[in-house]
Amino acid sequence: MAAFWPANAVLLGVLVRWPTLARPFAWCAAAIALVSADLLTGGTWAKATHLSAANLVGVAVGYLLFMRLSPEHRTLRSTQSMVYFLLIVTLASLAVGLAGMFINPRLFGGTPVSGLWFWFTSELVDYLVILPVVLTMPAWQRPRLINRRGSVLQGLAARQLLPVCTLLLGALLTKVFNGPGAIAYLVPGLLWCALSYSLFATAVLILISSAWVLMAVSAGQLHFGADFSAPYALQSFRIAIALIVMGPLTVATVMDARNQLLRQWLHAATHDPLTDCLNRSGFADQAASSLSALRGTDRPAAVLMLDIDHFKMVNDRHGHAIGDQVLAATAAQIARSLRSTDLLGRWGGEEFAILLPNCSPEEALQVAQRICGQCAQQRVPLPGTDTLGITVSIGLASFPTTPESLEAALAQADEALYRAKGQGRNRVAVAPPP
Ligand SMILES: Nc1nc2c(ncn2[C@@H]2O[C@H](COP(=O)(O)OP(=O)(O)OP(=O)(O)O)[C@@H](O)[C@H]2O)c(=O)[nH]1
Repeated sequence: MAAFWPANAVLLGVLVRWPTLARPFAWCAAAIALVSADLLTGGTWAKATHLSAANLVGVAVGYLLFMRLSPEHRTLRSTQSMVYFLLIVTLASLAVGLAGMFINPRLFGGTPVSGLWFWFTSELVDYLVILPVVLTMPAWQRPRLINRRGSVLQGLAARQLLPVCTLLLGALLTKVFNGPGAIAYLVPGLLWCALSYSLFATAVLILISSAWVLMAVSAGQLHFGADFSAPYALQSFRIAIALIVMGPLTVATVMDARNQLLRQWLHAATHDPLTDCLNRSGFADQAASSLSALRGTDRPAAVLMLDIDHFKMVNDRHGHAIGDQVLAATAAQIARSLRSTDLLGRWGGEEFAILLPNCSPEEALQVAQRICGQCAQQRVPLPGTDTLGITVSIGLASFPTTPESLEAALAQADEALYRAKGQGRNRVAVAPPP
């Protein structure tokens, strides 16, 4: 286990990730667990207490420093996070190294410098390879490995496996051509994984690769042409591992921050900021691709145009801020009546467009009437205790088979909406079949 001691890094990661656990009871439990582990593996009482105290010093330094960072940096979600991460794990490892400087001569008969260097390097590599896994671990979700076709790997394109295959090839080359440079054979695979997979997946692959190398060296299966019994050779090797994993880890962090930015940018480009439903171009694009996917199957579809009645009066009487609240509340109300496959977009002003793919004319009429009724029942709070009610008019164009053109379908629904307004509002008007 001396080759790889995950307890400190796991403990630090858990406390940083879930700070509510960092109560005195948890620290005492961790101390008891560390001492017990040392005693059970044959350590004396003096060794167990000194080693556990040193381990906890590192965890405490790391915890106090990590808690000074924002949650975004703590979970390595920003481009600069790796800089803070490296600084903190270096200082935490240094704290353990200083404890080692004190303990090594007293318990193991070594020199203070070798104690400092040995403990610092071991701790640094353990923190660097284990902590990112705990810090970036996604929130627990019920795994859905088996899909409808019963294949675990369906949807996983073969080319998505290429980065991990390259990593395996690197590991094979390291094993077969076990020379001084062989440790770097893992780097291309790890970098490709960092560019292709999530931050967490990359962190897991880095952990597996590093743990394999460290344990194989300890077991004498890998030697890289080096004499690891020479003074400081093993420590120098551990530092090399720590420095090598920094590269892919930094790339994965930057990629994660970049992907998050791209998602935010895409959302801003396709969504309306007031109602958070699709904007006009976002709706037009997604509705067109949804219809073209449906066209092959020739399933039914329906398009709705919805307009809030006398909305100008709402603005004139209550002001634009209340008008905005009505718009947002109406969009949320409509969204609650739709299925996840339906599309809702703000077409402009107080007008919304809806696409109901795979929906028969009868079902579409029911949906439109339900939306109309629910909007009429909704009350928007006004300052004070008053509330405000609105109604909507809806034009519905239904198609027993997928329509050829979205624009033509929307125009038909718009004509029907015009009739609904003319017939007195707060109603659904159905476009005549084409
Ligand atoms: N508060 C607010 N008002 C908006 C927004 N976009 C458009 N409007 C207002 O919506 C109103 C639309 O008015 P009209 O087109 O005359 O329609 P209407 O009063 O709803 O009447 P009918 O549609 O005939 O029932 C205008 O007063 C616009 O200023 C917005 O984002 N926020």
